[in-house]
Amino acid sequence: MKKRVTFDYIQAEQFFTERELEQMAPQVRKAHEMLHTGAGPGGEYTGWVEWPHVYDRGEYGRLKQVSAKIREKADAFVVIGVGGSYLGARAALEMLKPAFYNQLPRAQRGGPEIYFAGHQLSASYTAQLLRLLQDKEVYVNVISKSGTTLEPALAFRLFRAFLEKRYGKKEARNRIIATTDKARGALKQLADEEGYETFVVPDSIGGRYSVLTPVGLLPMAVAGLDTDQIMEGAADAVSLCSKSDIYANPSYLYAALRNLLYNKGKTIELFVGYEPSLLYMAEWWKQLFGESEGKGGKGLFPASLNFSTDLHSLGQYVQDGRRDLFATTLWIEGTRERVAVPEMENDLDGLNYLAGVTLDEINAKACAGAMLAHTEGGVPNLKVAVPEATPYYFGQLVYFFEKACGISGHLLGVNPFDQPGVEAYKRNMFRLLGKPSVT
Ligand SMILES: O=P(O)(O)OC[C@H]1O[C@](O)(CO)[C@@H](O)[C@@H]1O
Repeated sequence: MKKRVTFDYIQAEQFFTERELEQMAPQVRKAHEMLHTGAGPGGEYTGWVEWPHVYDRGEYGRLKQVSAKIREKADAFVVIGVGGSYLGARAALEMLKPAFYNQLPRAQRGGPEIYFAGHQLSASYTAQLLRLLQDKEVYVNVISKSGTTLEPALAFRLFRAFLEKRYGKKEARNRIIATTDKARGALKQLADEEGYETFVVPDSIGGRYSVLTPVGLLPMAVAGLDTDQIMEGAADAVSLCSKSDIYANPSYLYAALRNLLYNKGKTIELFVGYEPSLLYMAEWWKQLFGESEGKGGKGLFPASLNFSTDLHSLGQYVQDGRRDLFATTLWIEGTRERVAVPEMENDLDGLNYLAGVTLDEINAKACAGAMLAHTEGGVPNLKVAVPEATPYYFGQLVYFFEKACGISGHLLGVNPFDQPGVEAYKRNMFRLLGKPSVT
């Protein structure tokens, strides 16, 4: 039987009273009303709330056909996008595919190598990726909701030129898939003129909430992930996170607690994972919460740590530095790999006491030890857990955090669905670049 994402706050209880938490309940109910009726700020961008039930099955079927073709024909698949237009897919791939996926033999992978581009402006990265692709069969998915973001637009220009030079204009068109707005933007116009296969980013879903749309689903399907399971997990999380009562809805309880802790001066939230495969889940989570909440001089600062690695770098700060932190650990109950410590004849490293114990068991003790130490050091610890890293639980997790974020933003009193602050650097950059018509 399928289990559920669980949330516990046992190691944060000493930092607030039950009464204080209860007092959050009416605000959460109000936030729930605002989110579900669309009456709150940004209500026009709440299409993701029911999305796992209402997504376009016809488009989804086409997406699976396109991905099957790419899996068969491509050696390399390049996903071009930035922010919400790449982080969700990358989080899924890192969490769910083998750690050394691109290095595996083709037969074992069953599909193309996958690369990301257009998420930065690095000449070295871009040039080296283009060289790497020189002798491979390449397909490109360019993803941009607005269709005008500089980083992916520049990368697409370069990769399009690469494909056109390599295959000619006509064949290049068959190898480009554009995921963008259904009607607006430069990318949509280009896609229509060139006749690219296109998928739609729905109007009512902002970039950072778009992982369960074709934005995330096409790259995931090309990587061979079971997207049916991802959508099923998300749909089950819609029910799990549907009640307005904080005690009956784990994502609302999480949202309430992070606001309660924030109001007590714990203004930095550390997302902690104990698997390197969660590094991009953390990046996705940071954009989701950072872009949703950091506005109007308010908002928790979302940071991330990868333990036990970072226990040996930032662990000192967490234990002993400024006490404005709390941690939210994402814990995966079990991995499919069983790695046991071998017994050695001459126990010179003194580790025979661990002989037969698995790395998973040791990692769990590192987690328990760190959570206890940090709690004692004044850092409240929240914990989100899933039974295993599977597509189904990825779908649940994504929706759990999205719902918590929407509610949390309303609790904070901001519009959780806009990002006006991002424009400031763009204006400066465009002015410095001499873009026509920048004021
Ligand atoms: O999909 P687009 O429109 O290229 O945007 C990419 C990212 O850039 C931002 O718009 C910020 O500039 C994010 O909100 C978004 O996820």
